[in-house]
Amino acid sequence: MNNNTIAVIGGGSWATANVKMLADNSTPKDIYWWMRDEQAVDHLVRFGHNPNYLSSVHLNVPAENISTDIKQTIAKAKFVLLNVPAAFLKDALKNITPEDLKGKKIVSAIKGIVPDENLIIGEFMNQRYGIPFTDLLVISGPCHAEEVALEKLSYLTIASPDTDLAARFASLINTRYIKTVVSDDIYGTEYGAVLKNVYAVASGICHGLGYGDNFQAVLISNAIREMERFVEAIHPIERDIKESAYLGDLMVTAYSQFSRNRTFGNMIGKGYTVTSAQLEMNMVAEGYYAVNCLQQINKQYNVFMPICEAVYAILYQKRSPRTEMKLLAENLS
Ligand SMILES: NC(=O)c1ccc[n+]([C@@H]2O[C@H](COP(=O)([O-])OP(=O)(O)OC[C@H]3O[C@@H](n4cnc5c(N)ncnc54)[C@H](O)[C@@H]3O)[C@@H](O)[C@H]2O)c1
Ligand SMILES: O=P(O)(O)OC[C@H](O)CO
Repeated sequence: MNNNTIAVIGGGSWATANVKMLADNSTPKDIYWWMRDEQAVDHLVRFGHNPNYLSSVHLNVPAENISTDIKQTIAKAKFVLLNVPAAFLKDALKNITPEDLKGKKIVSAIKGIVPDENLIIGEFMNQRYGIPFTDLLVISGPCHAEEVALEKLSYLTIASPDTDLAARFASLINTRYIKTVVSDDIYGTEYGAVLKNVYAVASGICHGLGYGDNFQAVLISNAIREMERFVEAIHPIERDIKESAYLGDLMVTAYSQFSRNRTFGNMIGKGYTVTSAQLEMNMVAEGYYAVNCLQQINKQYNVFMPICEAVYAILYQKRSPRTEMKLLAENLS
């Protein structure tokens, strides 16, 4: 099998953006693409673009490489790039066995926690499928699929305990508009990405409630300190929380018009219920699922996390967004 063979798993905006980066990168490679939606596959094969996400992007993938058969798609590739929201990962992989993934390099582009298991993707793939940590990679950083579609200059962090492997994968997605940074902090990179989604929900709630830029800046300043406390408790290594994979990702998601999590939070702040906000979006706000998992995980660590707790109280305990944010504001500095 050619070493530069990649199976992209997922049919949403980020999977579509990842396919574009891989296809635009000049290193020869074979891209295989799995998505569950048969109509989307038919449309892609006929017209060369995803009808549901980033539909203006032409995707240069041979028709025979796009499939709804996940087992076959994975069998053909050395790298398996996971890109379905964490809440649906178990379902997407339900027919996949550890044998199917033996010897593969697993790249997670997911920024979420597997519900019920309360595991980040790397841990889940290690525990459920026996993937060694040295075969795990994470793609993260401040990067919205919508800006990839527009070829706006963006930076991605590729993290793996095997930094040579991370560099090798980075060489498959670098383009004129994508720069890459290599890191060995797989835990911090994954947890940082999960947490920033929750902070973006908080940012959206505050915006929906009418708080201004001054307060948002204080919220985000407190959010990065909360993130630092948590990742330090989970995986204490030397890291600079101001790097793009942590602070950069938090900022893009908390301030951007493209952010799913901020949009979701904004609706909650404006008075939508969780269900109605979710129905309104054709996209998934990972922060909604993640805050519930984080609440469970933090029982073990007892980190002071007032922002996560406020978001949890609003989304899962039906507390008033206005009251919770007022209480939170008293805890910020
Ligand atoms: N969109 C981005 O800019 C971006 C950037 C970096 C990372 N990510 C991460 O990529 C992952 C995928 O998110 P996305 O933004 O591509 O998603 P999206 O919101 O664009 O699309 C939703 C995806 O969820 C799938 N889905 C919805 N309901 C489902 C169900 N019941 N069962 C199975 N699948 C279902 C859809 O098919 C689609 O693939 C997330 O972890 C996200 O945090 C996204
Ligand atoms: O900003 P969101 O909520 O759409 O999340 C997308 C990415 O994680 C941004 O890097």
